[in-house]
Amino acid sequence: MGSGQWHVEKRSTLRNDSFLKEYAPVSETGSLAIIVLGASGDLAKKKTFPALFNLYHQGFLNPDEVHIFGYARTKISDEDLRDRIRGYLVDEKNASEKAEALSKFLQLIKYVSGPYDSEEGFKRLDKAISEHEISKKVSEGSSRRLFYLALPPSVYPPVCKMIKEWCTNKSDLGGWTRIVVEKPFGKDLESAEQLSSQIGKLFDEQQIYRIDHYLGKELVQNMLVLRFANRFFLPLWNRDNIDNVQIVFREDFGTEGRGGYFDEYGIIRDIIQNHLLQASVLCLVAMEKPISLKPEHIRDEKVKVLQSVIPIKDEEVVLGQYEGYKDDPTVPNDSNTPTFATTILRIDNERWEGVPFILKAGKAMSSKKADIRIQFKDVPGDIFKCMYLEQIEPFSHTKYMYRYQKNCWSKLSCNATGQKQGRNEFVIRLQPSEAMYMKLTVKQPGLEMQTVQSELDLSYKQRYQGVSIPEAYERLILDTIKGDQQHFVRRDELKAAWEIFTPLLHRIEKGEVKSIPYKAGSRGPAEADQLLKKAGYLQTHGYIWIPPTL
Ligand SMILES: NC(=O)C1=CN([C@@H]2O[C@H](COP(=O)(O)OP(=O)(O)OC[C@H]3O[C@@H](n4cnc5c(N)ncnc54)[C@H](OP(=O)(O)O)[C@@H]3O)[C@@H](O)[C@H]2O)C=CC1
Ligand SMILES: O=C1O[C@H](COP(=O)(O)O)[C@@H](O)[C@H](O)[C@H]1O
Repeated sequence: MGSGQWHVEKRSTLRNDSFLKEYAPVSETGSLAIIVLGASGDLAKKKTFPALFNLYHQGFLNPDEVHIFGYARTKISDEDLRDRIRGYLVDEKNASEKAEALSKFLQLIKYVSGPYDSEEGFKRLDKAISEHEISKKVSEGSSRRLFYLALPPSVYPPVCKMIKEWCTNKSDLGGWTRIVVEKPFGKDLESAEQLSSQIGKLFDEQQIYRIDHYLGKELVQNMLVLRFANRFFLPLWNRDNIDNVQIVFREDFGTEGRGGYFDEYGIIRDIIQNHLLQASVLCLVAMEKPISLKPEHIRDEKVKVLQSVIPIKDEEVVLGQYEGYKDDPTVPNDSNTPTFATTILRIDNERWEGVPFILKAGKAMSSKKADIRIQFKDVPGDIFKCMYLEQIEPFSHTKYMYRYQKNCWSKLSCNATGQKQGRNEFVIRLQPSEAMYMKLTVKQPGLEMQTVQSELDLSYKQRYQGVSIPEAYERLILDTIKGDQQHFVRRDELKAAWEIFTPLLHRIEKGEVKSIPYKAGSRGPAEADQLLKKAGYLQTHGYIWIPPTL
């Protein structure tokens, strides 16, 4: 492999030995049972099993140790489950190359059918796991059991109870039992706390992995390094220099058959409260430097940021619902559920007072992307300052802008639209086309002294050619096996996140904050752009970053 290349197989080589000794969990071996509950469902086939297959294919799951169990109510055979998921594990391009691994992987999968709230099914599940462990000659208590709940949260309490009673590792001889739970973890502060208490009575916090797959995305994982390993960000990363921060998620498709689920939750619970805020993005942008890289130290800092967020004001919220959303027969005709939301969060601490954090998410939008946009303040005493053309007759028909200085107009930095120059921005594109770029003003090459917007660009496809960026679920499942909780949501973090959004969510449910209709395939309600402007965001006109091609 050439220089500058790395693969997921080499992840550990990114960390030096002293780091490994101090922070990484001890390596674990022995029988490993991975149990996917809700194996018949959408998440299991689209994300969980493909991630397991990729880990297996890359050598992270030892075929001599691992066995995979699917569990759900649907009455199907082992072979039926294999047939259901087969098509999601490989694609046309790599099918022949992966054929052998695929067939061996599928043979590791066994299916057990049973209800989620009665002992009969879980006893059978335990028997199947134990048989596998016995076949591997594992002494009782030293095996590893990972339960992945790819299930609606409503069944978490009975399922956790059944696991605890019938399926945990029988004694502590170096083995473990861990459970992975999906979002949405609750619907508001009260229900989340109730769920946390129910599960907390059964399992220790160290056994519970609240997964938010945004925490497994490459550029989200890069945030800590970026912020704390680069000197030039340190003095700039504060209210003195940053005007506003935008964290944006857009999808160019609607709820697509998930209308029933979605209508109960809405875009704030589906995306903003978890992916954009609690788990990942806002916390990582705004947190202080942790005292070390230990997972608990990092999570302590995230909680502090969340606890510093002040209550959201209704006038700093715009909700939208795309036209056609209610055509889904599972969505009520009078639904006020937002499929789009822009909300401004304000962090009341020394670093961020006065800086709006604009969180924006929408379904059925004009494009698909997720990014973090940090916009810096205007340059003080800007000698290149532009004026709008309308203000400077009689030159209004030209493309140029002029500055009035020392009793004369001089031609200045102009862009094609004749608008004011843009501010510096640092953009982290999470997806698609992972990249980081800095928008800055430079001299337009040529004889004239004109300025132009350009960028310093680190586009991953170009910089890391031939590198395959691992899927978020792959990394996170691997972390659960290693016992690394850094990229999982701690109970107090979750509570703090719900504290921020619960009052707003309740007002929406009471119809006190209304969703504005917007056209599918658009930018969302125009009111959202007006809110952005009011918050201080200044759009750079006539400039678009285009991901470089090879
Ligand atoms: N799908 C996705 O893209 C994502 C999903 N998630 C989360 O992952 C979890 C699973 O999602 P997903 O796979 O889409 O869900 P599904 O609706 O596909 O449900 C998964 C399985 O759970 C069982 N199930 C469904 N409804 C009920 C019910 N009311 N009571 C008991 N069992 C039920 C069904 O299995 P059976 O009837 O055979 O028992 C079903 O196959 C959810 O918490 C979801 O929010 C998170 C991120 C993305
Ligand atoms: O959790 C969810 O995430 C997906 C978007 O995930 P991505 O990795 O494709 O960006 C979203 O479509 C879904 O509604 C939500 O539940």
